[in-house]
This record gives sequence, structure tokens and C-alpha cells, in this order.
Amino acid sequence: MGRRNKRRRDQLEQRDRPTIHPHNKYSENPPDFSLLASLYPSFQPYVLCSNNGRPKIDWTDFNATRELTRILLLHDHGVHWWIPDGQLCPTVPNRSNYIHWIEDLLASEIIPKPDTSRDFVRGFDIGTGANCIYPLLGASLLGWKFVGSDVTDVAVEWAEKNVSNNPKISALIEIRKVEIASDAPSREPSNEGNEPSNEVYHGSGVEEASNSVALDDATLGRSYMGPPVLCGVVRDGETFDFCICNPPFFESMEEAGLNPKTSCGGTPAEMVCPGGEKAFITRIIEDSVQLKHSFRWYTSMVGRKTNLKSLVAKLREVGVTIVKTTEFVQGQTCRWGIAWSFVQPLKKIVTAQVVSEKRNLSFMLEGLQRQISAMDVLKSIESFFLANGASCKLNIHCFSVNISVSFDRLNEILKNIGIVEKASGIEHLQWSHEESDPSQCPSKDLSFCISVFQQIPGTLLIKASLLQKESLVSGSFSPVIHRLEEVLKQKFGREKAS
Ligand SMILES: C[S@@+](CC[C@H](N)C(=O)[O-])C[C@H]1O[C@@H](n2cnc3c(N)ncnc32)[C@H](O)[C@@H]1O
Repeated sequence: MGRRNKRRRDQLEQRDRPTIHPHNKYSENPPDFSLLASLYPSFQPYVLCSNNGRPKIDWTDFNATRELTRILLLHDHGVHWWIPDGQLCPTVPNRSNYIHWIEDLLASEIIPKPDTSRDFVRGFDIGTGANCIYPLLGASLLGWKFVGSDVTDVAVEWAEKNVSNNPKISALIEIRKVEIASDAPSREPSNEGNEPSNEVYHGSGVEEASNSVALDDATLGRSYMGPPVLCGVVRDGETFDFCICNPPFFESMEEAGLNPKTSCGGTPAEMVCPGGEKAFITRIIEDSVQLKHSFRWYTSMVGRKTNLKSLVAKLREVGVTIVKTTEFVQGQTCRWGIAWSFVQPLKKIVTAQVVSEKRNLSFMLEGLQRQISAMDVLKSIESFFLANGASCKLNIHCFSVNISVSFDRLNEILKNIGIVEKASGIEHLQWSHEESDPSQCPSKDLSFCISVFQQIPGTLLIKASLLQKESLVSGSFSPVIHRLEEVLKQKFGREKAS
């Protein structure tokens, strides 16, 4: 392969791999465990030496992860912080990414700036938790004001402690207990605003924005029947620039499982709600229909891509003016951010990422047995392509493998799975290559990168990104990845399309 092609491939690879937000304190300098241990003796017992001689911590040890969070907040943010045993322990670099995404949303000119005399940013953290992480980060990094809500006494008590222990920012943060009225009638989902308006949909992946999903029971799942979320908690006349939410993701503690690779704690009240995240975020959407312009941006974290799709569909249905999505890559976990607004956008946003849509494909492997790791699946992917004559470069740190399949081998794979040559664009290849200047000629190899992400225990997300745009065989990318999906589902999972 020519040097120019290689450089182009490397550039595309870099661009496609979602990374830590550039404003994130840790984007250039990840936490230095040795330095932190030398500065904070309480952290020393948790710092171990890995096989390659680099310092590491045991992510399955709750005390180690909590101590790391404590000293990162203290060292890098000047924040004093603690949570009781078992409460959900946030990782500072990951939570900072969400804050910086909101910073980008507010700074963008997608919707007009607020027409108020208020000269500060005010956010609402739905379910702030005992850790109160988003208000603490937003206030210390950016001087934002917050209301942080929660339902449990322990969360409210510890969130308040975490605020009052930080006098420099305590005036910026109010903790609000969500009152659960014992006679509260169960709310039916609202139908208000069902008429679609002149929507502008803008996603970092067009897939999310353009897929129309029928809103049947299977799509929306169970309704949220729990305590109030926004309506009944936001007071009359209050306005906010945004809401932020890391919702209870799971329908049961069993589903939450225990991720053998990390121990971030998390009590049932923090992790679980009937209907899981889909029901909870659907309630935020319904409340936003009532509250409309009280917030400039409504946002939530989403744990599953399948839910992201149905939530975007729900947003279309209720007539929001804009939807934005993003992806948060957090080590081996991938999460999404969803944001919407009822404010009329300043200009029409064109979402024509047709090329990128075709260049990125993904599927889920669900129902995996506990002992099957992301690494097992990654190695199976490598074996599948090696067996088909491809060249593979495994990157065990990124849980990814770069694959290059030559034209001849590609032909074989596609023939084996009954794909006619015409459909893959291979016919094209035979004429153009002969007569062109080879240095200018689009590649006839198919090169792509496959990454494996842990979603929740038993569920992996497999993402494939085409590495070169100008390949004459890029039409074969999709059938090849579909073939891989079939093979992996047969080998590891129960048959369930994402
Ligand atoms: C996954 S935890 C998130 C905690 C923290 N924001 C974080 O990111 O680590 C979800 C939180 O939502 C709270 N919660 C559940 N239902 C709620 C509701 N209706 N209103 C406010 N908070 C709620 C839970 O008590 C829990 O603290």
C-alpha cells in the first residue's frame, strides 16, 4: 500500500474513533497513578504494578475506584468529595465528557441564545445521586449553577454534604428532594404535541435521526410509573439552560448484574427503575412536552443503542424542533447522549452524512454468557477474517482489530455467502484499475476497523468503520459485516437483531 494511502487511512481511523472530549482535562494527560500515589498516601495501597511495569488500579475494587475519584476531584478540581459504601461511584474523566458536550451545545448557534437578563448558565441534574458529580464538575469547571434532584434520602443527604463541603461552589448548587405524593395518581403518557413540526434532526450518526421506528408497545416498552421527574419538581416560572441525566439504566438488579471488570457500586435505587432507561427517558420527553421552553436543551445519557433509536422516534412524534445525538466512549463501554429542544433553530441543519452513514456499521451481541469476554469476541473476529485470508492487526489496548481484505479474498467471502458480484461493486474494479495511474487509483482492498465495546454484562456492541473512502469495493463492506454478525451470533449469542 502506498504511503499516501496509509496516511489517509490512519487519518480516517483517527477521525472515526470517538475519543475523549478535547476540553476534558484528561484528554492529553490521563491520570498518572504513580504521581497521585506519591502525593496522596491514602491512594498508595491501591496502586499496583501491571505486567508491562505500568502502574494500575484494580477496577474491581470499589475502595480503589472511590479513592481514585476522591483524589482526582481534589487534585484536579479542588473539590472535596465522598460517598458511602456501595453508592454509585462515578469516574471523573467519563462524567466530564458529558459536561463538555453540554458546553458545546450551549456554545453552538443551533438555537438562539436566551433572551434573558440572566448572565449565568443554569442546569438541572435529574437524579444527582449521593455523588452529585455533574453539579460538582459543572460548577467547579465552568461556574454553572445547578439544581440537583433525587428521590432517595441517602442521595439527598450525601449530595448536600458534598455541596456544603465545598464552600467555593456551594452557593451554585441546590439539592432538591423529589417528593413522592402518596396519593399521586399514576400518569398516563401525554399525547400533547403529536403533530410533527418543521423538525430539524441532527445526529452525530444519521442512523439515529433518520430511522423511522413505529411507536408500538414493543418499541416504547413499559411506561414509567415512578416518582415525578421534571413536572412537579421544576417550580413555576423556573428556567434552565439544560437538563442532564444519567438515568437508572436497568429494569432489574439481575439485568444490571455485576460487571466483573469494574466495581462502581450502585444500589438498586440508583441502577434500576421499572421499564429501565427507556421508560425513564420517555418520561423526561413527556415532561419536556409540558415544560417546553422552560429548558433550552433537554439531554440524557442513553445506555443502549436500540433505545436511542426508539427515543429519537418518540421525539419526532412529540414535535421537538431539533435532536442531537453523540457517542461517549468510556474505556470499553460505549454510551450515547441525546439532546432535544423546542426552541426554533436559527438555521436549517443539513444532516447529509451519507458517506459516514455507510462507512460506519454496528450491531449488538446480546445474551452472552458471563464468561465470554470482549476479548474472546475480538479474537473470534480476527480468526474469522484470518481464516478468510485477510490481514489483521489486533490492538488489544483499544479492543479493536484493523482488517484488510484483498479483492480476490473478498470475492471468495462474498461468493461463499451467496452475494452476487454485481451487488458488491466488484465489477467496477476490473476495468478501472488496469488503465489508471496506480498512485491515483482507489484501493481495491477493503480495509476497515472493528471495535468491541462492553455495554452491560452479557451485551457487546460491535462497531465497524471503513478506513478508506475511495475503495472500489466499499460496496462490499455492508455484506461482509452482516456475514460477520451472523457468524458471531451463531457462535456466541441468542439470535436477536439490534
Ligand atoms: C444512575 S444514578 C446517577 C447518579 C449520578 N447522577 C451519576 O451520574 O453517577 C440515577 C439516580 O437517579 C435517581 N432517581 C431515580 N428516580 C428519580 C426521579 N424520579 N427523580 C430524581 N432522581 C431519581 C436515583 O436515586 C439515582 O441516584
